[in-house]
Amino acid sequence: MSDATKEEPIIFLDDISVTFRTRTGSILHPNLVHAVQGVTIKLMPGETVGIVGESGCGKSTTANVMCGLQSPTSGRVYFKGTDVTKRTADLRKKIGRVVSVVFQDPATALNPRMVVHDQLRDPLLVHKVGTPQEQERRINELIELVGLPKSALRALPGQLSGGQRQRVAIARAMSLQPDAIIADEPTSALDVSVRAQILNLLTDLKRDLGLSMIFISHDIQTVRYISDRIIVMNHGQIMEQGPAKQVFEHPQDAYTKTLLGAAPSLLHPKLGQ
Ligand SMILES: Nc1ncnc2c1ncn2[C@@H]1O[C@H](COP(=O)(O)OP(=O)(O)OP(=O)(O)O)[C@@H](O)[C@H]1O
Repeated sequence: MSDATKEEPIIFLDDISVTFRTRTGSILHPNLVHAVQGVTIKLMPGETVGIVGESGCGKSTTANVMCGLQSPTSGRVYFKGTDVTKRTADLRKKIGRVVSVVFQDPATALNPRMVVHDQLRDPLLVHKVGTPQEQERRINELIELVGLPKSALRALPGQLSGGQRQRVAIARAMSLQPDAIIADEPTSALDVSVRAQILNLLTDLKRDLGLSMIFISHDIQTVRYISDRIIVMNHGQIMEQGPAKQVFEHPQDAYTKTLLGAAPSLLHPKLGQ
């Protein structure tokens, strides 16, 4: 691998903006919401970038652009140097193998009528990865990777706890060995006692597999715990970004200072230190 390839961002959002038309306007006078405005983000290999900001600041819209659920109104999106702004069928296939998403509520990612084994096999079948034996091996590896017993493979999502379901959703997101995971508020729907376990699992995956991650949360303490670099958003714009330690210890922007001042740790006390 050349140095140039090594340094290529896994994800590069180049000056993206997203504007929504709301239903309340008319054709001549549309009401526009500038959800994201001129945002540039690079996710480098092995790096975890945290995006933090209050509800409505544009975090999820940014995440949706990254994973292809939302097209930007302007700007470009690159995955490992390939321009994927316009998602053709071919590109969509490639995208699925570069970036995977973990959502806040695992129930949205999992089929309630399918046992865990089949949910983990699904992406392998769709992307035609491996022989049936290799797929079985991979399914067993995945369930072990996320710290669940093999018996969980026979369970339906409804028979598992919220934390266990999020582990299955993470296993599914890892099935195609993506370069990066986008985790959009992955712990917000979970009990406080389980949040730390899921954060630790994500930290282990990042350390052991060299996974890159975009971690999105409204809770700055959670973002601090997991991120190498932090991006603070407000009103669709980036207010401040830098290494996690720097943003925490020497915040430059007034909004970041407010967020830090207003943030009681929502985590397990051990993680809030
Ligand atoms: N499909 C849409 N149509 C119109 N407006 C939208 C749409 N999606 C998001 N918005 C608006 O865009 C802005 C940014 O929303 P977004 O969901 O990205 O923020 P967020 O920081 O992720 O908030 P939350 O944590 O509450 O999801 C908000 O004002 C929101 O109301």
